[in-house]
Amino acid sequence: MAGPERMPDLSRNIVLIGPMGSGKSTVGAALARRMGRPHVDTDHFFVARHGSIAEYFVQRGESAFRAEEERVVAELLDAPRPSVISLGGGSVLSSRTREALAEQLVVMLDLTEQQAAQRLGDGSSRPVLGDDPVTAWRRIYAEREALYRECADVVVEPAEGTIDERVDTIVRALRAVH
Ligand SMILES: Nc1ncnc2c1ncn2[C@@H]1O[C@H](COP(=O)(O)OP(=O)(O)O)[C@@H](O)[C@H]1O
Ligand SMILES: O=C(O)C1=C[C@@H](OP(=O)(O)O)[C@@H](O)[C@H](O)C1
Ligand SMILES: [Mg+2]
Repeated sequence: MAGPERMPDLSRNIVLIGPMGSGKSTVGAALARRMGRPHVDTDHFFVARHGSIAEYFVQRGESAFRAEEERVVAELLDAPRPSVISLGGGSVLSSRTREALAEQLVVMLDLTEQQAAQRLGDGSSRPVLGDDPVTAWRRIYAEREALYRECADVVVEPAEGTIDERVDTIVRALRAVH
């Protein structure tokens, strides 16, 4: 009979990065529950502080969003106890954030373009996707893929399956690096 699931013994935050729709927010929440850690979603924190991201883009523009995103991420990476932290997909554009990620245990979640097309809907909550979400997603993926890989200690390849199965895969991958 299988014993209780052995959790990776980690004193650092586990930080999820990757393209829009890869499950950073949803899978991150489930991973945190599984590991008995707090879950922090930097976008949720941004919204609590500033209101909707789409509205912020309209009022202030993308570069103001990126500057504030960088501040929020720095604040939250300094979590008081080891947490699961889901970043927004564009966080890795910041060199300051990439430097901070070098101190963290970073997991890149990947997905296929077909999965993105199913998951992003009309893209209206993600202003960088504009009015042709799949084409924009493909271009943004190509622009950022190398940054995600450079920051990641673990890359979780695209796969079909439930959110819980994604959590299983991450826990296994973390055990392999620890
Ligand atoms: N493994 C999965 N299987 C099915 N749906 C998923 C899976 N991972 C994420 N989703 C769904 O895809 C959508 C986008 O996920 P989300 O966690 O917001 O991604 P991200 O934060 O990386 O942009 C959500 O509706 C979520 O429920
Ligand atoms: O990739 C991006 O530039 C963005 C991704 C979004 O987060 P998710 O990756 O959680 O969708 C959110 O931060 C914002 O809409 C911009
Ligand atoms: Mg998210």
